[in-house]
Amino acid sequence: MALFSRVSGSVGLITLQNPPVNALSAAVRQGIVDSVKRALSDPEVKSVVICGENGVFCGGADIKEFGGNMSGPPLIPMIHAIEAANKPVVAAIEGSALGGGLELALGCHYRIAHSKARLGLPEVSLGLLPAAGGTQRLPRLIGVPAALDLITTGRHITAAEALQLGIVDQVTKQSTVNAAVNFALNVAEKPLDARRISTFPCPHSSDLDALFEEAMQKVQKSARGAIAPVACVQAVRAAATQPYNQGMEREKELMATLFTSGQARALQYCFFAQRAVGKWRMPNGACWDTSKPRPVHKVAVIGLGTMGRGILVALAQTGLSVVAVETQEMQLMEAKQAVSGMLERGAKRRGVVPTLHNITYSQNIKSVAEVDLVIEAVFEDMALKEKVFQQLSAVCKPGTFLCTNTSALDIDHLASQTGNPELVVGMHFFAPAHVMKLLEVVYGPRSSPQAVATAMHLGKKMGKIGVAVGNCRGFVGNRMLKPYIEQAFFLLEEGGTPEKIDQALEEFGFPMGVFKMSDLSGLDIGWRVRKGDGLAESSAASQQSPRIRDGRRYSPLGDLLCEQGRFGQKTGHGWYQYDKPGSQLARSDPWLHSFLEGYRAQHGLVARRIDQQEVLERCLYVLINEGFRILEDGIASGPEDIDIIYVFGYGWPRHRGGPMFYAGMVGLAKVLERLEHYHQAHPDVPYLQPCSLLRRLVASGSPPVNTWKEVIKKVRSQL
Ligand SMILES: CCCCCCC/C=C/C(=O)SCCNC(=O)CCNC(=O)[C@H](O)C(C)(C)COP(=O)(O)OP(=O)(O)OC[C@H]1O[C@@H](n2cnc3c(N)ncnc32)[C@H](O)[C@@H]1OP(=O)(O)O
Repeated sequence: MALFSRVSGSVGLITLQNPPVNALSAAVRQGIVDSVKRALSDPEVKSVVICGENGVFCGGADIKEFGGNMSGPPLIPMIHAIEAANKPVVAAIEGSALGGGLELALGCHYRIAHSKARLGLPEVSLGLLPAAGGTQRLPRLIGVPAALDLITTGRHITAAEALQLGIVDQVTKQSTVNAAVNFALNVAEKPLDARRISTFPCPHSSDLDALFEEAMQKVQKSARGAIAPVACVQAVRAAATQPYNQGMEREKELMATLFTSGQARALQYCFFAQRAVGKWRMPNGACWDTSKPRPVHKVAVIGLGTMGRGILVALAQTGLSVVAVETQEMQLMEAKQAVSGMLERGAKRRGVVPTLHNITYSQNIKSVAEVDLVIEAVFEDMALKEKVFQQLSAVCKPGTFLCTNTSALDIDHLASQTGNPELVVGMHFFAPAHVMKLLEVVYGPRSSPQAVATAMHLGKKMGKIGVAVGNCRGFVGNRMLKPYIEQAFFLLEEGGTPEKIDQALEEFGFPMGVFKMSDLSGLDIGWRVRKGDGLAESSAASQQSPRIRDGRRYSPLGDLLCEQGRFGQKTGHGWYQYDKPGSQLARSDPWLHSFLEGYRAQHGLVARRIDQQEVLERCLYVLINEGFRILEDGIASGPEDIDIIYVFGYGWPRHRGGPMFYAGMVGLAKVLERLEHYHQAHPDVPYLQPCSLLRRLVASGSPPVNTWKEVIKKVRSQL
């Protein structure tokens, strides 16, 4: 809806009303069309202001409408009618003017923004382009390079940047609507010909071809197979090279391709999934809207290795007061220097003052006595963490939440080391912890809903996307990674190479394949875990066949590399070779290839050609299968949780929506059929055996992903 009123005698005020972000739903568009007609036909009205209710101009087209039949007045003619009006129209931008919201503002003759407003054309992140004239008007207003940057990245900009670029005419710190109304009174009689952006010539640089070639290369490199950024460049090119009307035709044509694409569906699913995970629910029914977080003013970080430093930086940047404890003096000195550097660089990038004074460093764990919440980030070793939790339980004031940053260890066991297990949760950060957005908040059977709510709230403050998950080995992300890596090892045994397997995964859209990722994180990490589990015994010591453990197929390849001291990037050798320890550029390693040949010969394995399809099916479907098991076990409350974890923590290409969404796109019946096929071929690999939830979903007609929760509820109630 939109409300029309007359203010200051002669200004028609149109207020968009669609909380919370005044998205341009059919009703809002109808309201705007009707109000504009009314304003233009009322002789008392000399100029018009468009604003949004509740301090938000407009969050853009209503994304929920994209999934169904669109009804109501279309956006493009509506914006054209505003631009063509013979009375000045001023946009009063508060809060956000995004996507269709900014395109609406660009159709107005003037734009006044509040200093705290954010503007942008984020359609690309939804798999679309600004198809309400945004790709044609913005380059005409601010030039091709700046428009390309905003449209292909979708980044939100401040009012100050918008003023500098020439997107807005004025920025105010006062009431934006009052400023816009005064502005409208002043321009009421002014001619409008020079204010209609669609009539502007597009400012040209000398070498358009080179400019667009460079832009195309840039988006293709960063898009990893996403089609929208490429279409955005093509649409802006049309603005630069064709008259406005033809450019609009091109915009429409490109949008038509994107609009119905699987990528747009995946990206829009991710948009809502990202918001859905904030509405967490525990199996006991406790959830986000009934469990309130406790205020946290002072936090402690224990252990200042790589993870602890990243967590400390992210905490300090929130403005919270932090006590940082590291018992090793040398490590403490190094950490202090590193953290200060990280905070200074981060502050410089964001144009703010570094928050160094928020941190108190100490070597004594007793200095955490007065904090409200502790994040323990010591080395991933249960005995060490047990000791720290026992100490924390003794020194912290009553009620302090105790969180552990672990990637796999048992939260409930750690909770049992304390006097108040209900105060214990896992906070699994991803490296580098001050950069990566994902946070798994892990609740054990005794964690209180308030502890979960507080950790989720703190995570949000730190700029993280928190996903609340249950306690099991590896939680969600790493539990699913295990069968994925296992399949990659098996594929090597059967004839694959790290290069070919990584290439298949990178072409799918991962930033790096499984072997490059393994080299980056360090092969010794998995080796330590396998040794702890009694799997990575040296073949001489082992009583069993080197390729079987407990009757299951096992690949000792990773262990054998570690025995050679090949730990990945840090040692200069792993699945690839590197120029020197610490280098990042992976190069094919002839040693590894002859090692694989020798290994296959030793074990009587005959190498066969493995194509890209098999790599993807075996690595991805086995991971998806484990995702279904996680849903069945109630470790994740819905597919959205798993998908957000994979998109934000494991590099799953966002335009493929996350593993569970992707399974739906491929077709659950096909995933099931291929798993059955591979399980038949490899009956000694239990991870390939299709999970019963997958079978149930296929049997119930493969319902869409957003209805799985209902099926899962039914399955669980029958157990
Ligand atoms: C052939 C058709 C041609 C049509 C031409 C189309 C051209 C234009 C396309 C577009 O405009 S696409 C939309 C572009 N806009 C965006 O991408 C903005 C999306 N929203 C946001 O970034 C944020 O919501 C915000 C506006 C910055 C506000 O952030 P905040 O943190 O304050 O709130 P959220 O939790 O994110 O959102 C609250 C609530 O609102 C829902 N929502 C937000 N934006 C939209 C939207 N554009 N459409 C529908 N719903 C929206 C969001 O899902 C949340 O809902 P709940 O979780 O509370 O249910």
